[in-house]
Amino acid sequence: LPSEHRGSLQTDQASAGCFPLPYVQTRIFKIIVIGDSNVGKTCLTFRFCGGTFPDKTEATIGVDFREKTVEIEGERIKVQVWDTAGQERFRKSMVEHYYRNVHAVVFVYDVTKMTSFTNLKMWIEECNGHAVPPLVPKVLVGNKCDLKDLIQVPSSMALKFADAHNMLLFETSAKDPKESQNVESIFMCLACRLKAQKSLLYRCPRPQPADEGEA
Ligand SMILES: Nc1nc2c(ncn2[C@@H]2O[C@H](COP(=O)(O)OP(=O)(O)OP(=O)(O)O)[C@@H](O)[C@H]2O)c(=O)[nH]1
Repeated sequence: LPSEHRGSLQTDQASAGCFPLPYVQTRIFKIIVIGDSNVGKTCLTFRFCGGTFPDKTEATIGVDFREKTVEIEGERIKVQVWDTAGQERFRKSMVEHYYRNVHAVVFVYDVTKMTSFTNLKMWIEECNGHAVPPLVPKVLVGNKCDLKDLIQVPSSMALKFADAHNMLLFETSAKDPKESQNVESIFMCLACRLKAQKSLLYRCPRPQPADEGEA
């Protein structure tokens, strides 16, 4: 069985009276990935959830979900990554759903495109405008670091911005396989912080059918 299904199998067997197993429920952390179109949000989520860099990507329409089950200090946790659309025309009907019950936010810019960095202010405003609680952890990711000769956003500038907004900064590349550990760290760092917030409810933030219909 894929690891994602083990928790529910135990639950089903226990309720059917087959085995006196304890009720095991996997916590789900909803992490949304936000930023301009083309900065590499889809590629970063692919790298984290599937371990690969996709040969070809299309602009995300609405939202795509990817999941990965991780183990932190003996607890199995499902990290549910919401890969959101960067293009306004593909996101406008979905924005409310992105931010609803979100547990953590990843803001992404492209280190080779200054406008994607200056637009971060706008993305942060949108996030704040959706009443995301201040305690929801947020991180900043500068992607495409493999394109060394094309870098427009100096690390020092990004670090200053991250500090001013109380965020950790990760500079990485979804493309470079040598950076895959660094991509993993982005999501694992958030998952560890969320695990430490013991008050998080055991509930699934998957969209309701009505939500999906609006996509
Ligand atoms: N060189 C390089 N190219 C990358 C990297 N990450 C993504 N790309 C390329 O950037 C382009 C856009 O990547 P996507 O992941 O589709 O971008 P996105 O942010 O999801 O775009 P939207 O869905 O429109 O919001 C693709 O051609 C990718 O191959 C990276 O780390 N390095």
